[in-house]
Order: sequence, then structure tokens, then C-alpha cells
Amino acid sequence: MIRLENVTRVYGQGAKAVTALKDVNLEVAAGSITGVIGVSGAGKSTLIRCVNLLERPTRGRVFVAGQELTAMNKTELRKARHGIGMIFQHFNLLESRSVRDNIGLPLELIGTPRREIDQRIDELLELTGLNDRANAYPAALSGGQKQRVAIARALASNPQALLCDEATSALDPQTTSSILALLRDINQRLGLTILLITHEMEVVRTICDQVALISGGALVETAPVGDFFTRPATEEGRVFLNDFLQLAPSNTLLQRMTAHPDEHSLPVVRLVFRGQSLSSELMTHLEQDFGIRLRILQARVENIQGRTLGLMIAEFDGARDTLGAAMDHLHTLDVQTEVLGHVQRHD
Ligand SMILES: Nc1ncnc2c1ncn2[C@@H]1O[C@H](COP(=O)(O)OP(=O)(O)OP(=O)(O)O)[C@@H](O)[C@H]1O
Repeated sequence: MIRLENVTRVYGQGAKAVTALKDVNLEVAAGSITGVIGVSGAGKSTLIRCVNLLERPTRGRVFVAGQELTAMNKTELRKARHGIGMIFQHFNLLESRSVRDNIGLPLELIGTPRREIDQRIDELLELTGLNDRANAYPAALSGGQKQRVAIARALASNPQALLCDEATSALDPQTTSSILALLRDINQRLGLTILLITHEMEVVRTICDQVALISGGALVETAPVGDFFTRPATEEGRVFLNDFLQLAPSNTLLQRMTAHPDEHSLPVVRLVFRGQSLSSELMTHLEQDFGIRLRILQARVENIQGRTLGLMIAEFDGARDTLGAAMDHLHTLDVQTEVLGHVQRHD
């Protein structure tokens, strides 16, 4: 549905040139939701703006719905853009127009007959849950309602694709959830293809099917969301996920922990289980074969697109000489371990 081929975007010239995108190849399947993530300055905005040619790539080709946008003249491009809606972090509504008139604006601009515009506005008010705000002005709306108006306006010309530029970054968590639910709903109901950029992993985890990680202008990893969260393929992916997946030791635990072991201490280990949860069999196995009893101090289980990710901090109580073998055994089961420190034995 959306395809970027070797897209490069260089800003400025000569010594001051900045390569914001380097040879990016990205494919977004029809009807799917793809999230582009990356640190600030990685090139996310540039990438999404290259899709509808708000930024023209310095090199490379952009295809949307089988048409090459980079090969079009101005008139063709203007027409093709009707098939691509866009929403922004700060909504970009016209303050002097009511909700109805903001939603109808794109249709007015292309000369759609008034009756058709009014009918379409009614449908969109219904779809986005704005019926009772139709005659309000943007200043009287909450952030979530403003973004709903922006979504309705972006959908006015029945686009096949929707680009979302940090669409929930200015919203509180609860409003974010309701906007994400709306995006998922229109994706499913209308078969709309969505490409979004975000710095929030929670957004990706909640609604995306595919994730694309961009770093220094290059696309370093593209994967189904479940795979990315449980098994990132690149070091950049692991680093990016670390913050999201971090199960930080509590303050109480940090106060009890020392960096070095002594003869009475027990190691405190952080474990990450990917695609499985800690079974009682595994606990029994560690106890029977290695003489190690796990005392769970903290735990969190995430379900990401049907894949389980378990995070745990536990004391490993047992003979020190079997600890290494037990850790090796866990690694063969694809359980990641990391010794965080040592605590004094309770008894
Ligand atoms: N108009 C411009 N002129 C010059 N350099 C630019 C321009 N726009 C972006 N850049 C540079 O291109 C690089 C990528 O910027 P971009 O805004 O695409 O990143 P981003 O990942 O969206 O960042 P953020 O999350 O902070 O918005 C940065 O180094 C930025 O400074």
C-alpha cells in the first residue's frame, strides 16, 4: 500500500548538509498499522512527510496505492494526496471554524457539492463520536476532541491511507487510549492503512501490527510487533526496548543490595522470559537439578499481540557453585538473566 524505495533526504548543502534519511526501504501492507519509532532526531518526521511528499526525497521513490508519487506532476500529486489523510501532534484545526466546518474543509477545497459535504460531515461526526460537538469551536474542545475533529477531517475525502505524526503525544494517557481505540476502529472498519510515528512504545504495543525502527536516518529493523518486543533482531532494537521493558529494582531492594557477594549473600537476578512464562516445572527443575530455589521479589507479565513477555527479579537461593550452571541452563531455554547485585540471606 505504501512503499518507500531507497528514499534519501538531505537538508542543506555542502558542509552544512544533514542527511535526515539514508536509503530507506519500507513497505506498509494494505489495511495494516505500522509504527515508526526512533530517538529524537532519528528522522521519523522526515520519513512520514516523505510519504505524501510534504518533504520531497532527495533520492528514491515513493509509492502509495500502486502509484508513484515521486513521478507525478503537481496536478497529479494534488489528486493523489486526497487518498492520503494526515493528522498532527497539535491538531492544526482552524480556530475560526466550527467542528462541522473544519471537517468539511477538504471537501470544500475540491468543490464538492454542499449537500454531499453535509452528508459526509454527519457520517464523520458519527464515526468519531463528535455528534454533540458539531457546532462547537476548537477553543471549546478538549485535546482528545480536537484530535477527533482532525481525524474526521483527514477522513473526509475517503483516503486509503492515514499518516499520524505523533498524534497522541500531546494527550494524557486516558485520552491517548481513546484516540488509539478510535484509530484501531477506523483501521478495521474502513480497512484504512495507517502509518504513524511515535516515541511512545505503548502506542506501538497497543495498536501497531508492524514496527520500523529508525536510527541516524537509517531503517535498522522492521518486524511484526510481537517479534520486535519479544526478540528484537538488532542491538539498536534491544537498546530501544530496554527502557520500556525495564523492571527496575524497588528502592527497598536497592537499599538492601550490595555490588559484591560475601559468604552469606544471595545473588539477585533479573530474568526476562520471551514467549513463555515461568512455569512451575522450571522452578521445580532448578530446585531438583541445581539445588536453587527462586524467591520472586518483583514480577511483571506483558502480553504483546498474543506473545508473553515475563520480567522478574528474584533471589537465587542455593549453592554458589551451581549458580553458573543454572544460569547456563536458563539461557538454553532462552531466558535472559542478569545479576543485579547481592542481598544478605534472610534466615
Ligand atoms: N528543515 C530542516 N532543515 C535542516 N535540517 C533538518 C530539517 N528538518 C529536520 N532536520 C534534521 O534532520 C534530522 C531528522 O529530523 P526529524 O525531525 O525527521 O527527526 P525526528 O526523529 O522526527 O525527531 P523528533 O522526534 O525530535 O521530532 C535531524 O538531524 C534534524 O535536525
